[in-house]
Amino acid sequence: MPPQLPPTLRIHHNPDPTAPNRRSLHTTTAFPTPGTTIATFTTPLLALPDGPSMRTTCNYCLRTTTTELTTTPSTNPGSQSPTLTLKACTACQTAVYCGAACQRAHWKAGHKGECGMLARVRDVQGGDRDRALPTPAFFGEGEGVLEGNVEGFRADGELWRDFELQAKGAVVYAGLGEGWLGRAREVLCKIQTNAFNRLDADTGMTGIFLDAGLAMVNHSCVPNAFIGFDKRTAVLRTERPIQEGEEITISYIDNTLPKSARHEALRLYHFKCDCPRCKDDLDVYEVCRTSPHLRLNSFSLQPDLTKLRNPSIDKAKVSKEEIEAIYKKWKALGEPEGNDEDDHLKLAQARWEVCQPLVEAKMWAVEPLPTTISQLAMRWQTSYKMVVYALPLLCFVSTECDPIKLVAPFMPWRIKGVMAIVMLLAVTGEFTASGELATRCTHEGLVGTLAMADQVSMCEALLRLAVHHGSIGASEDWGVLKEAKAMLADLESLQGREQESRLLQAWAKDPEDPEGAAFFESQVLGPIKTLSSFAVEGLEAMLGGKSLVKR
Ligand SMILES: C[S@@+](CC[C@H](N)C(=O)[O-])C[C@H]1O[C@@H](n2cnc3c(N)ncnc32)[C@H](O)[C@@H]1O
Repeated sequence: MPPQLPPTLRIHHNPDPTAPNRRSLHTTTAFPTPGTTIATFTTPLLALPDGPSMRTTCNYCLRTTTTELTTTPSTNPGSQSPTLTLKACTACQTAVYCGAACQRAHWKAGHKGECGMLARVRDVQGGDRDRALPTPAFFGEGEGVLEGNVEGFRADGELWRDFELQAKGAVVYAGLGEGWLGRAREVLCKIQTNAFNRLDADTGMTGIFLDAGLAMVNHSCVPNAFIGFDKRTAVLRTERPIQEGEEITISYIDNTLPKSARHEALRLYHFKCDCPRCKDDLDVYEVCRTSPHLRLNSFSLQPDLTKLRNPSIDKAKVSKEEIEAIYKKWKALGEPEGNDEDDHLKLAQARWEVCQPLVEAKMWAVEPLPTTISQLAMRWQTSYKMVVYALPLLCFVSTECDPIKLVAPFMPWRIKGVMAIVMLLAVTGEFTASGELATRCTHEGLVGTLAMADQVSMCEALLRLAVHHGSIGASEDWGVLKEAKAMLADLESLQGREQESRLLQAWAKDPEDPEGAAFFESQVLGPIKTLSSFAVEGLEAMLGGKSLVKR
């Protein structure tokens, strides 16, 4: 049976039956505005939290209890308060729900096929091995149409061995015979090929989401659409203008990585990407320069479109091959583990060292440099000693890295970056008011800039950006957006800053309003640029062993 699709979408079947890419998803209407919702998917075949959050997340609506309201700076502003009470299914004692409605809905959505198995696993520990087993449902209707790439996985020895182990585990877990092994392997291949990593926009928690209709969308490293997740719903939105009948593509992977890293990540999908980014091996600056939605940045922290089109980088200094080699070396250093300050510092120093050719060429947006800086900024945000120094790094990432990597300013990561600056301005604002700033920070330029800055107006402008773009690129229910709106309402109610607020409102309504634009330029963008200009010397001092120049 063909998958059910919203009316804005249709499936195109490739007439060549040997083509690897049999089907693709196309629009039935034009979507001229970037950030528009193309379709929502509310009845997935699978929508599961990942293992660690299974018992703290309602297994149906996927609301979670583990997060805390963020009042301190965090990379995850807007997470929800832990007000949810979860109760376990009385039969299996394994699935948990926030209420009877979710429990009933989950039963219909598939729990009835797994509840008996889950109960039996509990009973095996408790003694009742003879309980009758249900027939495993695996998926609901719609599974049959899914591509599994089974032969591709079989040829990839390592992964296939993994699937065999997992299939054996699943079959034993479900109390089924060996005859089910092939079917279990096929299901694992289908999940791997078609399920999306459901990264919750608020909590950052992951899981999987599989919808047979959405599974028809193909990959491109220069996609025209993206998916956002809001609890049990996936929302497909335009990243740039899309014509009627045009194929919808999303990126299955981090499409800003160097080409060989992208192709390695795509190995799981068994095809060779021949999108324009891959064909001509375009870097992020080359993609950014010609992006059809570049103009949206006129209302952003990098409104200078000329700079986005002609960045002052020295490409001649680093070849594409060198970038590939830098990325490989950087990856080999591994990921940060544990919480030891020294270990983190050593890793950051080693990464910074590997990135030196990119630093010298000022190619700030080319990976792995932005990730090196962002991860350090996240760490410093919560460090007692380094919190003030995190601010220049966040300003730098939001002006020199993110707008080039993610051209659309409504992409959730960019909005989170803007909100992270707001949170830090709130903290440094308190240090300024209490006179603590100079004891927390030895950089005179940084202290002086913050002391002179109208940090409240800076926050208001940033919140206006977050609210505007958040309303385009995410649902109204997005925690970050709700928090931005609440903080903006608080600022608007402050007495004595009517003039500033009026000018910022004028700028938000029309970024070219002469008075509003002049105020934004001098009171917001100016200080952000100055803060950003301290980032590299801070990094060189902390990571490169150079002295921190006092200004
Ligand atoms: C989620 S499915 C997409 C729908 C798929 N085309 C189908 O007919 O079922 C993922 C699979 O589609 C194929 N695919 C996706 N993007 C592709 C691309 N850009 N070029 C070639 N094949 C692609 C690969 O076989 C991949 O494993």
